[in-house]
Amino acid sequence: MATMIFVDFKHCFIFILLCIFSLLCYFLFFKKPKDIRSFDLPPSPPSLPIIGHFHLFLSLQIHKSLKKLSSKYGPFLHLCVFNVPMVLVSSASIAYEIFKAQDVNISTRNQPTNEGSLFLGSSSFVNAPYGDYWKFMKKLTITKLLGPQALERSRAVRVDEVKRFYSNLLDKAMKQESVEIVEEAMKLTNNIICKMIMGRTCSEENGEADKVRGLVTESGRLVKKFFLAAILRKPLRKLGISLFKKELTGISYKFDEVLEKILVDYEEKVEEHHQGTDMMDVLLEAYGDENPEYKITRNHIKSFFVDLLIAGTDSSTHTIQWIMAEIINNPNILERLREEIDSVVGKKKLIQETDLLNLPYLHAIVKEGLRLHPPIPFVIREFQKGCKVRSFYIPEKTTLVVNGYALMRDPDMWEDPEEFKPERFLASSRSGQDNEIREDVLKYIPFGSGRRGCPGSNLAYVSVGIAIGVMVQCFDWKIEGDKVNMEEVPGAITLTMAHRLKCIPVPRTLIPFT
Ligand code: HEM
Repeated sequence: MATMIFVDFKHCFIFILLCIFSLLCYFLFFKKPKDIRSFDLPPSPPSLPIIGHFHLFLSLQIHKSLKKLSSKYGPFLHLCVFNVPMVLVSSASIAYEIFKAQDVNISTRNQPTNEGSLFLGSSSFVNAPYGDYWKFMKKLTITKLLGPQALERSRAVRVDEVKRFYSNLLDKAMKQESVEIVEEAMKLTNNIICKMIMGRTCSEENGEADKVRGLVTESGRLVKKFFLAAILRKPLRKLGISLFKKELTGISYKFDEVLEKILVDYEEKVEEHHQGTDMMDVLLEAYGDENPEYKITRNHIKSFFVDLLIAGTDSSTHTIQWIMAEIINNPNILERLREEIDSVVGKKKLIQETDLLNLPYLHAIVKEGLRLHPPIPFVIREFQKGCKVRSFYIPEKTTLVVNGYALMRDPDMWEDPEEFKPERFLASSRSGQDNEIREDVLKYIPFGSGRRGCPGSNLAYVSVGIAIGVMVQCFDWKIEGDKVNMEEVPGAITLTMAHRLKCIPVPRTLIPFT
């Protein structure tokens, strides 16, 4: 009798545990948010039990598979990953409506964060919710660092780096060595950003520069995997799982080591170079201020530098590589660009940043490169409040995914969308379309849009434009085989070339150094 009671009790206990577990699963994965059940949501493609549309995000080239999905089911879709609601936008007109009417509502990313980490942590600017901290830093970023006037003030800082870029290429050319474009481009963009934010480049002598570039590359690789983490963040958060925690903490620790040293060095020599103009000066002043507009911490400063190093370096570097590959594969474009540079700049002086304004074809090439190969193909945000878009209701906390890749290759918006045709961005080919409807603006979104759009777009146009300008003005480029292989890295969320572009520079004009 006693044994029977014991067995029943055991079964009962297991039964209760099962019930609790099932309930937990139901609330985590199946229960739809209240809003979703009673409103007209955008159309939804067929889904699978339990996982919903999760399988659609497992493709090796998510930007392409989501583009295909939109071609089949429409440009405005409602998806569910487990029980996490999401809308996928693949048309310029819907993106325009959302950014126009809901800009503040979608100005938070709500990406997964790793508490205390400098990289994608709670002090990050890129990850910060739309609020006082973000507004304070955005104002500083535009007025002191990345806005048009700030860029004009820091122009001299970039001149030396462009010369150094040319001299490194020339050195390789003289030795008839091949160049990995990504490597040289990374040195240029990284040095420019370091100098602009910290007043100096990282030292090549003591390995500091290599360390920072290595960390940026490592972080870039991690960011590539981040899309899934962003999509799955809510169920994972409920289960207490933090993806990539170990990697994030490791990278953050290494960044902290380098940046803390740079900060301390800077503070020690502050009297020497203090002019109050450098971004570092401005941030240290805000940090030490007893009565600041917003009280920032030391972690905010370091985290902000990590954000800028990662957001600014990797994307510009890969853009330079894609564009060079397109130029090498299209000799007519190379010739036309060269003619433009020779006629505006000449062959005796190195192209300067100030020449860029007079080189519309070069600018069109950069724009076209970003259209076909946007390094960040998605804009990911979150609707903070429920709202109506067209005749549909979007519940609060719905993730917004705008597929920029699809928008920028939309055959309804672009002629020959798969072709590399810089002419499309020249004013002369746009005549007759000047009264373009405003929503057309959002058919081109390599830098995102709205108040959370990229604040570095002006700097990116300058760095990419000048790098391409130098390479085309000063060298011919020999590659192995006839054409550069343009395959994309599979499984990556940022668009990068699967095979690094390696080529030998042959000096075309020898520009004297001044
Ligand atoms: C070719 C180069 C670049 C591309 C394609 C690019 C693209 C983007 C995109 C798509 C976003 C997200 C925008 C959105 O959510 O609407 C972004 C955000 C951001 N980018 Fe860039 N970017 C580039 C260069 C830079 C540079 C040079 C910097 C600064 C040094 C920079 C700093 C940032 C920052 C700080 C954010 C976050 C802004 C915020 O959350 O308010 N980017 N970028």
